[in-house]
Amino acid sequence: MSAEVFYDDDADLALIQGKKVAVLGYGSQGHAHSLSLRDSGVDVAVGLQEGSKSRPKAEEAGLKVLTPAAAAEWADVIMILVPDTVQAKLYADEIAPNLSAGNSLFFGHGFNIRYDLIQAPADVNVAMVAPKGPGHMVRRQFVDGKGVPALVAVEQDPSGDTQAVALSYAKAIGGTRAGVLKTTFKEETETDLFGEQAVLCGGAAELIKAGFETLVEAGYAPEAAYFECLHELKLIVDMIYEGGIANMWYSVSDTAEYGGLTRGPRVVNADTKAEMKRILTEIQDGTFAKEWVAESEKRENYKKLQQEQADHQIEETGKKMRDLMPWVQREITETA
Ligand SMILES: NC(=O)C1=CN([C@@H]2O[C@H](COP(=O)(O)OP(=O)(O)OC[C@H]3O[C@@H](n4cnc5c(N)ncnc54)[C@H](OP(=O)(O)O)[C@@H]3O)[C@@H](O)[C@H]2O)C=CC1
Ligand SMILES: CC[C@](O)(C(C)=O)C(=O)O
Ligand SMILES: [Mg+2]
Ligand SMILES: [Mg+2]
Repeated sequence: MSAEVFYDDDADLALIQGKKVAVLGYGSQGHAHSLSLRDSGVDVAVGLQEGSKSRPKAEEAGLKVLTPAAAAEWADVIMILVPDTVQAKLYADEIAPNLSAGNSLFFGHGFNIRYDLIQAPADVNVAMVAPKGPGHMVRRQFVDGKGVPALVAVEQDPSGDTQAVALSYAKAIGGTRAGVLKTTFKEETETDLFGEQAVLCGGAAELIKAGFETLVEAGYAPEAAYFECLHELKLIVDMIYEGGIANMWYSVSDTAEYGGLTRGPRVVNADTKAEMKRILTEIQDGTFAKEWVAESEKRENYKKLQQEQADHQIEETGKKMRDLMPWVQREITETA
C-alpha cells in the first residue's frame, strides 16, 4: 500500500505557532529544527545541560536556552533531538518529571519508542517528525526556500489533533515543501536502520573500499582507484537520484551498461541479499538495538572501528585528491 503524502496546503502553520516548543539538543537535527521553527514564527527554547558544548552556538544564534528540565517544564511540545542512546536517561531524569497531561513528546527517529526504551504516560501525545536527510541539509534547504522530505507518525493521541500538530511542525521546518509521508514508529525505525546499515552508510562505504582495495592490490595507482570507486560515484548517484536507475543506464556508455548489467549482480549477489535479510531480522527482533545500547556505554569496539575507517588508505588518497579539486570540498557548516 502506498504511503499518504502531505504538502504545504495540508498543514496549518498556526497550530505550531500557537505552542511553546522545546528542542532538546542542538546538534545536527537540533540546530536545524530550532532555527527553522524560530524563523517560522514559533516560540522555541533549546534544552541543553549547563555545561553543554552546544550552548554558546545556540545562544549566539539568538535562541533562548534552558536546561532540558526547565525547557520540558515550559513547553507544550518537547522534541527530543539528542543521540538515540542518551534519550531514555534524559527522559527519565529531566523530561518525565516535567510532563503534564496534554503535552506532546516528539521524536526525530523512532528508536526509543519502537524498542520500548521510553514509555510516555497515556495522557501525553507521542509523535515523530523525521526529516529524511542530515540536519545540516535540512537547514540549508529551508534557508534556500526548499525542504527535505520528512516522515510523520503518531503513536499516542489523547488530544485528538496530534497528526495535525506534527504536520504543522513539519511545515515549520520545510518538510511539507518537499512532501511528508505518513508512517509508523515501527516502519520508520526499522527501515531507517536497515537503510543506513545495509545500503546508504555501511553498504556503500564497504563497496567503495572493496573496489578501491581491489584496484590498488592489483598495482593500479591509488589516485586512479579513488577516481573510479569514490569520486565518480557522486556523479552516478546524482543521475540515479534525478531520474532513477534507468536514467543512469541511459546516460552511461553502452559498454558501461552491458558490463554493469552482467557484472553488478556478481558483486551484489544472492549471498549479499541473504546477509541483508539477516541484518533486517536483527533490527526487527531487537538484537541490533540491544547490542547498540550496550556498546554505547563504553564504545570500545565502536572507537576501534572508527579508527580503522579513519586509517584506511582511501582517506589519505582522498584528502590529497580533494586538495587538488577545491571545488568538490564543502565543509559541514551551520546555516544561520
Ligand atoms: N543526524 C541526522 O541527520 C539525523 C538524525 N536523526 C535523529 O535525530 C536525533 C538527533 O540526532 P543528531 O541530530 O544526529 O544528534 P547529535 O549527536 O547531533 O546531538 C548532539 C546534541 O545533543 C546534545 N546532547 C547529548 N547528550 C545530551 C544529554 N544527555 N542531555 C542533553 N543534551 C545532550 C549535545 O550537547 P553537547 O554539545 O553538550 O554534547 C548536542 O547538542 C536522533 O534521534 C537521530 O536518530 C534523524 C534523521 C537524521
Ligand atoms: C542515513 C543516516 C540517517 O538515518 C539519516 C541522516 O537519515 C542518520 O541516522 O543519520
Ligand atoms: Mg535516515
Ligand atoms: Mg538513522
